[in-house]
Amino acid sequence: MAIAWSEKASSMEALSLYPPMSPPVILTQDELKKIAAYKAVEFVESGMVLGLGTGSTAKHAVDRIGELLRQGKLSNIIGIPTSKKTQEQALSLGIPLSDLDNHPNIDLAIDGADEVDPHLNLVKGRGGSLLREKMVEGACKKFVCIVDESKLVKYLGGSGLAMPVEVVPFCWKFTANKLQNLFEDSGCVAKLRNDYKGEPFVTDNGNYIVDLYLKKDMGDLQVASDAILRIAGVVEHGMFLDMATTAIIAGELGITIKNK
Ligand SMILES: O=C(CO)[C@H](O)[C@H](O)COP(=O)(O)O
Repeated sequence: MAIAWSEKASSMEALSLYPPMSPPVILTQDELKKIAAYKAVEFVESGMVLGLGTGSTAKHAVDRIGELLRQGKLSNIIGIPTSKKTQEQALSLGIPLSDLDNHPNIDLAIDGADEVDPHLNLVKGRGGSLLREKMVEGACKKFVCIVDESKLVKYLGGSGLAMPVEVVPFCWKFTANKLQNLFEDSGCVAKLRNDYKGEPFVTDNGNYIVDLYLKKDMGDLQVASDAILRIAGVVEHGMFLDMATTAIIAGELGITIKNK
């Protein structure tokens, strides 16, 4: 995806390019992700316990936090990673880490999303880390969601892409069928997610992911969420309802910050 911005600039400079000036320039989706991520890191203060998200957008935020620590512009940060991958990244950057057992109250989490609806409800987990993300982001005072504008949808599932559900491997087909039947009226197709070798994708928690593809909205999201969680075999789903306190959206006209 390419987006016109006012002039070619580094991502940090681009933060100050609103309102746009001419001539327009094209920023890539990854540059937009970086802009949203850097903007979110402006909310980070020394001494904070931080939830560290997972995915290509959150990666930029973690890199930036590492950079500011190295430069001495931030100190006494404790990071709570939402995946093994983010844990590795944070360790390589020298970010001190802990976990929810030792730090059950988190000041701020910064993470990407696959879909953001007008009420800041999210779909997450296309990267496969939805369970740890939901645990960490559920323990935060503030959860800043960072996206490029391609992630905005009218309703959850509206992108036509996957709505992930983490399930136990035991008889996953049984669980997948239950999920598909639950959303039959929305034209739901449930598929097991495979890795690049064609083997079932295994989450950090040793589970599988069943991706739901929907043709229509799911109706009342809270009702849908409760119904999914009542299926034995389901561990967690990727709908993050009423969890994000802020969304930072980088797009064609600059940055939009939406608060709950
Ligand atoms: O939920 C996630 C991982 O489980 C990611 O935040 C989500 O998939 C967005 O990823 P990206 O920033 O790479 O577009």
